[in-house]
Amino acid sequence: MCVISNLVLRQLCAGFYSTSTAVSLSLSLSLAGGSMASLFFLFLLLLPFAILLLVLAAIVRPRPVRIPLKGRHVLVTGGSSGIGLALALRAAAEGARVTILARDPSRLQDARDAILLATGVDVTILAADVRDPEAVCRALEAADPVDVLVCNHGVFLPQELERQSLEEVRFMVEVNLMGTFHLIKASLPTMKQRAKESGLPASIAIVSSQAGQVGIYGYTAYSASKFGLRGLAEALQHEVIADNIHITLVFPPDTDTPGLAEEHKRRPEITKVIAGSQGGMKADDVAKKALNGIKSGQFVVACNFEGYLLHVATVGLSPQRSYFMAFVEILGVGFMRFVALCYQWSWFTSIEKWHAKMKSS
Ligand SMILES: NC(=O)C1=CN([C@@H]2O[C@H](COP(=O)(O)OP(=O)(O)OC[C@H]3O[C@@H](n4cnc5c(N)ncnc54)[C@H](OP(=O)(O)O)[C@@H]3O)[C@@H](O)[C@H]2O)C=CC1
Ligand SMILES: CCCCCCCCCCCCCCCC(=O)[C@@H](N)CO
Repeated sequence: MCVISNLVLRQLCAGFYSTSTAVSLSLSLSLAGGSMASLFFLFLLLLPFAILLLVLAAIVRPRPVRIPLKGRHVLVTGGSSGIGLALALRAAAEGARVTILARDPSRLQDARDAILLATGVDVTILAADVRDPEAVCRALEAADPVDVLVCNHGVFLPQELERQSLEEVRFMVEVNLMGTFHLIKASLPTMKQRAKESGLPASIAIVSSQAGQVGIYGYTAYSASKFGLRGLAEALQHEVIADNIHITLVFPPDTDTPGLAEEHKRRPEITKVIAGSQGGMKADDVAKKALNGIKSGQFVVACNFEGYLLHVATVGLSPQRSYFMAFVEILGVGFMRFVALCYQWSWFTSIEKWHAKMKSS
């Protein structure tokens, strides 16, 4: 699906260029009638795009980077289940030394056994609750210095704010947002030192959600906790770039995991309609996207076709290392605003219809 969406986007771009080329050709042929003249018109038409690409190649920051995984220490939080487990497994298969962190020791042990069976790699397990800063510090002190920190832990309890208890709101904000602060604060000093000593780039990856790019019915608290991660990531990238640390933000759609199975038991009807409209991704496909994004230092990792649309629609002032992606963003932003308004139209229509149905029954 991700490959297809990638292809579709490329096709769209290619289509755009071939159409503009064809238009320019026919125009110039009919106007000038000569091949030299038509070539000249074609040149004039493409010149602004070429200049834009050149300017972007000169100005995009941070500069492109490759982050090696082989032999390096990757710590994955929430590594005992779902996306985190798939990430840990892939990192181990790629030759990284892997540590997984979560609360429940028996689930951690099961994950360790599963990774050993699948890859022959024995991962280290750390039991800690990310809500507790001291416990996080203790756990990290017991582990080797980290080269790649993947903050993937997360909890999601969808419900309308009016019906949701403040305890649940606080729970999501404390695990998803504060937990990430605790982990980054605890690992930064040694990460910095290690990146300096080894001369190799380090990475902090944060798993947000598409609900961290757009607010959706039933996700007031969850979306708030995930939107917060974006501000954290953007500002932190400024602060740690000089230490050769690179931030990656992953925005998965619904993904088949034990967590999602639990969520389905309590998802409001409208949340199902909106969030479930794309169909779920496999945890391993999300992990693959995320790991590729980490290795190439991508600031934002979109996981499926809708993810790419969402990325362009919500790109804002995010850093971008690829001048080609920056080019696509510039050409796409206006049109994606229109697509976004179409989505909002359809979502508000569903909500309206649902209210009407509730009233009449
Ligand atoms: N699945 C989906 O549809 C989507 C998920 N995401 C995000 O991806 C991430 C992973 O989700 P998914 O794989 O589905 O989740 P799962 O519920 O399957 O796994 C969550 C993991 O996080 C750990 N965890 C939860 N709370 C804490 C805590 N307080 N301290 C330490 N570890 C904790 C869990 O272990 P334990 O309970 O033992 O602590 C478990 O290992 C989350 O951040 C989620 O928000 C984003 C978009 C979609
Ligand atoms: C401009 C174009 C817009 C394009 C498409 C938009 C589609 C948005 C759907 C958002 C779905 C959010 C799923 C969150 C899943 C999640 O995080 C959990 N399963 C955990 O709760």
